[in-house]
Amino acid sequence: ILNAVIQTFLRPRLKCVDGELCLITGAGGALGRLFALEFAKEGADLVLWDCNSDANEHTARLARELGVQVRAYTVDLSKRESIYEAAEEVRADVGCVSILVNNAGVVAGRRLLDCPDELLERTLLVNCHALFWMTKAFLPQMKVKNHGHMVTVASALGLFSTACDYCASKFGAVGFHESLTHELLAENLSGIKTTLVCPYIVDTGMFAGCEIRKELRGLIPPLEPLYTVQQAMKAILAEQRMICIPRLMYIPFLTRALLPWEANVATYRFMGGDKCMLPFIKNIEMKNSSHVQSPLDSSSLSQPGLFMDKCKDQ
Ligand SMILES: NC(=O)C1=CN([C@@H]2O[C@H](COP(=O)(O)OP(=O)(O)OC[C@H]3O[C@@H](n4cnc5c(N)ncnc54)[C@H](OP(=O)(O)O)[C@@H]3O)[C@@H](O)[C@H]2O)C=CC1
Ligand SMILES: CC1=C(/C=C/C(C)=C/C=C/C(C)=C/C=O)C(C)(C)CCC1
Repeated sequence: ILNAVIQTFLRPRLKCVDGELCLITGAGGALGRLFALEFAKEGADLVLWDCNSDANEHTARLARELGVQVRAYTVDLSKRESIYEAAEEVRADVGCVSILVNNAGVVAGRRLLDCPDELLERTLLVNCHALFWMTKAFLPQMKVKNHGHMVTVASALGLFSTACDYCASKFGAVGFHESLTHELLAENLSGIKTTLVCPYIVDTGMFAGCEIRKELRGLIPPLEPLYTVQQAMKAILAEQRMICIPRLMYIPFLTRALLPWEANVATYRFMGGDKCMLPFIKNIEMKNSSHVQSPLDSSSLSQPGLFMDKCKDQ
């Protein structure tokens, strides 16, 4: 405890990542691109993974302008084999990755019973399962040198929850990060660091519409993407184990554990945390409503709620 208190007041020493090989997943997305550019500014060579080839290539071009070596790979993180194959390619092309930023993430953004099974499954595969396969693919090389850094971009919603498919996957990511950290410590692999990043809403569009009670929005506004990544970078370079962005998010994390369930529910209701996803879901529904589906096309079979409604209609 004393150590933690002292560290809070000391200016942390930031490590140098010049010449390290850093792999970032979801590098075509908002935060992934910013992570890539921040690591490039620090002199790290980059391996960029995303399922969106164009967006990933765009990030690669921007990073190359900063003078580092960059390779972009199109990978579907929801498929274990795709991860293992791409990892083999990376090893053959550029060698050992020493910093892994597991940043890619998805959200279905539907009410549970309206959500196609495939979308729910994808949330868990990309946000949680992929962390296992990425670790199995890249940790062995780090272990050989007892040198590396595993970064997990989870979420504040991995520490406390609201009604959303995404929370379970991010709780899984937090649990995975913690157990990996314990495993490394138990094996005395102190040269391999881990950092857990838990941001609140970031203004990237991923959660467009998600909002808390109007009167409190000024107190906890959505985060700027660049600020979020810069704070996360500081934590990574300081080899900090965990960061909540903003720091205010440590409070619901702690109260979730300390207060009775009903007290948490009352607080969430008061702050608008209980229904924060509803306008976001409405946004998605509006976007999808233009997409007309035939009553019994194959994808509707995996949506029990919808399927039952359609049976009733017929
Ligand atoms: N935005 C927010 O409010 C917050 C985000 N986070 C987390 O931060 C991380 C980055 O979020 P953000 O930058 O906002 O999101 P973006 O949607 O902008 O970026 C995510 C990237 O991951 C890619 N991706 C999605 N699925 C796969 C897949 N199966 N295989 C490979 N790549 C995939 C996306 O491609 P495509 O665009 O084609 O789907 C996209 O390029 C995520 O883990 C998210 O959960 C945490 C807290 C808050
Ligand atoms: C639930 C809840 C809150 C709202 C949290 C929200 C709205 C989080 C959104 C996070 C996102 C979108 C993360 C993405 O990864 C408050 C008001 C802090 C109070 C405590 C309970």
